[in-house]
Amino acid sequence: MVSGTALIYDEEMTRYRLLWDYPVCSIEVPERLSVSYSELQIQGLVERCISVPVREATEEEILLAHSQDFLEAIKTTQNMDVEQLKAFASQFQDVYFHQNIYHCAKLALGATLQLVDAVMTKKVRNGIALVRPPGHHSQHSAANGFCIFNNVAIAALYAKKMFDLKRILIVDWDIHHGQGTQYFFEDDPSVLYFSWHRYENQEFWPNLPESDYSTVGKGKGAGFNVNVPWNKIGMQNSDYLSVFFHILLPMAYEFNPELVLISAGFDSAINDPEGKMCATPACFAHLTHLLMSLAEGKICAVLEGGYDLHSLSHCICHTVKAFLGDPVPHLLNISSPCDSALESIQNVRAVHQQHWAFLRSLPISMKHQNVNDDKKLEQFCNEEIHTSSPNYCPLPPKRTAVALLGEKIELPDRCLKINLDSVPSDEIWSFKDSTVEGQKDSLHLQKNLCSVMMKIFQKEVQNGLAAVPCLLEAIKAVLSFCTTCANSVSRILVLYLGDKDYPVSLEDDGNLLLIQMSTKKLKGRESKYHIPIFLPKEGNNVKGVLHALFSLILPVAYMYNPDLVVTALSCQSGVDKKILNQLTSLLQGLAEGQLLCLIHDPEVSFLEDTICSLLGDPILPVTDGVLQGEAIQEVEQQRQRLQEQWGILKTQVTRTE
Ligand SMILES: COCC(O)(O)CCCCCNCCCN
Ligand SMILES: [Zn+2]
Repeated sequence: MVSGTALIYDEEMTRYRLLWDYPVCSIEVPERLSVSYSELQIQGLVERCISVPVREATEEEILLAHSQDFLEAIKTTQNMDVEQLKAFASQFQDVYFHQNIYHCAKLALGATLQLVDAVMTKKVRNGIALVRPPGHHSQHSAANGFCIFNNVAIAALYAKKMFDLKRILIVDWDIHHGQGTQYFFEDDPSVLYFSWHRYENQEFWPNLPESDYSTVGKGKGAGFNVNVPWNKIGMQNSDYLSVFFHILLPMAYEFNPELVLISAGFDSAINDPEGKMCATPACFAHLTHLLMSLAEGKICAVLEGGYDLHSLSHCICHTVKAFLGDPVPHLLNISSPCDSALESIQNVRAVHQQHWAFLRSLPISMKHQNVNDDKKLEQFCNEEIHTSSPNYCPLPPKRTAVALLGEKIELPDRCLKINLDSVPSDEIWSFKDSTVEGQKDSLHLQKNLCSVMMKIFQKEVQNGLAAVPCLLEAIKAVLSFCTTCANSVSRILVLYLGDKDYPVSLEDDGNLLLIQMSTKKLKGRESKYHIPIFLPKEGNNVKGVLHALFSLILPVAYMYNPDLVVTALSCQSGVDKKILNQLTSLLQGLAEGQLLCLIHDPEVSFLEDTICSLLGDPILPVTDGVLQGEAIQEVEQQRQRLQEQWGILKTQVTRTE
């Protein structure tokens, strides 16, 4: 099983800087790399990564994207004096040169390609290249916006050529539009380019009409260019997550990339002078985590922008920790996106409706800019930036406790096997109201469950799995255990996949959020904290689970922010096992990864797959046209009904007046 996170950095790339007075370029300083690298060291992350050396890119590699004339011109900067460098720079926009920048640009590109090689040849699972000069603004024959060679665009062209890839996803979360990258792939359906960027209705740099949501790609590439403009500053975690849930993730799963490249600019984080946004560094751990179940985990993050050294270095650490499979931190106060973000989300979904199955059957209308748009509000971030930079991050706990009912499977040594005789009797809790039939089973069940949960709450493991004779009884046992002895757990999310009516009278006090996916219409009353999701069966296959996951379950779960997640799955549910594994993986973004999987009459293969998901191993992609028409209608109606109570579900501006 492929593991390991590459960290590619060389201090040679700090050896160029701005040599004259040029204010717009003054923020692009060498310390961006050195401070970030030292923070990685302070947090003990450098030694946990696999260090891959940089190399110089070859001319042939540069010419994959750039013209010979452009390359020859850049070469001449090596022997220029400051006045000549300044004159040379004046032919381009917002970019400076230095005698050593050509060398560094070859190293930045070489580092990026080393990362692609390491991931594609399975030396590592994922990784990050800390490079400068960045790349996403540079074009066939033009440097632009601090960029010389387009590192990520060339990485995509290189990966297609060297590894014969047919589908590559580029996620550009830098706060500037990577117009350079967009130009390279505008008519290319094999590269899905996604970018969000500060736009302010074309008032923000690079002030291009083609950066708006209406640019969707050309010819065969139509639908494979996705621009999400931020028309106001001050965007927060909720805005970013909403775009992932309601636009990027469904598209990415439908596209099913073989490789994910991240143009990882962190000027989209809080306190950045360019972005002026409010998303916290911890948010980037979640953005990374949410992408890691694609392409069997093959992800290459390449640094683009990021100019507040404190914010930048913490964002990079959060990204690396997510790559390493560490528990991702709670995100607080997730709620409805702001109206401006909703407007952008609505418009992006509307223009892409004809290109993507998950959108095609939805009633989406464009929201044209109301001309008297209220003036830009200088939104300030009210929440303090929680960068508790611990001196040394303790290594995360052993991953998974497994309690089986006698199934004979080979457990990886990263698992903690729970069996009856190993559970000290004092750990056995007699549940007040447990009514599990048959004393033997109930005792066995209770012992297994509470020992797994004890391990989770004592932080001996991160998550756990228990095979159970009856899902509903097991859920009740878990809930009663938590109320009895886990007072640190105040909110439990239960995701129950099954047709039985859940018996418990659901007092809506918010301690329990029950989401039940079922193939029959449940008569149980729907309430804020009891969400039945009807998923029609086609043959014996249940469709629409992934759509429900992105447009309902994950958004509500993030807003609920549970302390523990419990999934209760049955193998007979008719849900594609690969989809259940995706669900198990993605839900680990909640509750700092404290997840308990209850499985009814498990098949061995499904047990093994679920354990792999819990251990954070790469999981297989979902390939069968994941998002189905009819099922989408049901989920869509449910989303409409719930969006008033769960604002993160909104995808359109709901004008009250
Ligand atoms: C890949 O480059 C990373 C980057 O996107 O952050 C570069 C931004 C260039 C910003 C150019 N001047 C902006 C003036 C308006 N304040
Ligand atoms: Zn940027």
